[in-house]
Amino acid sequence: MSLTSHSSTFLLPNLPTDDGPALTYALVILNQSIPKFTPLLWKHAKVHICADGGANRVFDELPGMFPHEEPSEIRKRYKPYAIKGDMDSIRTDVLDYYRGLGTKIIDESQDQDTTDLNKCVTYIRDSLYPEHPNLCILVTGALGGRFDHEMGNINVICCFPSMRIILLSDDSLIQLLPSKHHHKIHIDSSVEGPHCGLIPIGMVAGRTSTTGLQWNLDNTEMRFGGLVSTSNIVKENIVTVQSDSDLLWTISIKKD
Ligand SMILES: Nc1ncnc2c1ncn2[C@@H]1O[C@H](COP(=O)(O)OP(=O)(O)OP(=O)(O)O)[C@@H](O)[C@H]1O
Ligand SMILES: Cc1ncc(C[n+]2csc(CCO)c2C)c(N)n1
Repeated sequence: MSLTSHSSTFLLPNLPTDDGPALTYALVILNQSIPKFTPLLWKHAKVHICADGGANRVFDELPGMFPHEEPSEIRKRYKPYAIKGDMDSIRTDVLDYYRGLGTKIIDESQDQDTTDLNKCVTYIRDSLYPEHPNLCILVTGALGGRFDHEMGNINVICCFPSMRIILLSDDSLIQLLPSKHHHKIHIDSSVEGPHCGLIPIGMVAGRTSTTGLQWNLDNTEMRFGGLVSTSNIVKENIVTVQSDSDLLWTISIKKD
């Protein structure tokens, strides 16, 4: 069984250079309050995509993060490469503004069966980075807010189990740990933890084993309606997880 490593170094000011094969980051901004560390993610990402109304958030909220600079300068510096979605939430003034700056506008209003996040992930995978094994998609504004949207966002990471996709809010991150790998999660306690969880999704997880947690699992069954590992605590710098089912890994993000 192959071992996959994970780390949240994208939350650090500088990406490490000696940390195994470098990941290529793509940033997707959803239509929710932009987390405070968004400028950092933007710096680390090679491409920046807004999901429909996510463009309103970049336009409205990013200038406020740089109170001593001109809003127009900030808006030009933080120009999305593309805006994709069903375009029912982006404001006309925002659409016109970014179109004028040269942002690609991809209107998929005909598709009312997949979410804007799904459309953005498909675009990044198929049109921007086909067959890129070291791609990692960071998604801001994915958690908190409307529960149907949150579940839709979690469903997207389950729709693309072979892709690295990380859902972020100011408070926590979520990613999928596919069962076909064993997982080694490097914890950077300066930016994340100690609260964490391992959550089965969609089915019973028959056997899961972990190390590095306060309440480790030892070939333990988890299911909704029974045991689900929430309010767990990271105890070591490395957490390992192996399971016969795909699991969600979540860890708290520290406020500085
Ligand atoms: N309150 C929220 N909580 C979590 N994610 C959200 C929230 N609002 C929007 N999103 C995410 O941002 C994406 C773009 O938001 P937008 O408001 O443009 O969606 P939408 O398709 O118009 O949604 P709806 O028509 O259901 O209101 C959504 O697909 C969703 O992934
Ligand atoms: C069974 C079912 N439930 C809900 C929707 C609605 N829906 C799901 S994704 C989406 C696009 C949002 O931008 C919309 C409108 C559907 N099509 N099918």
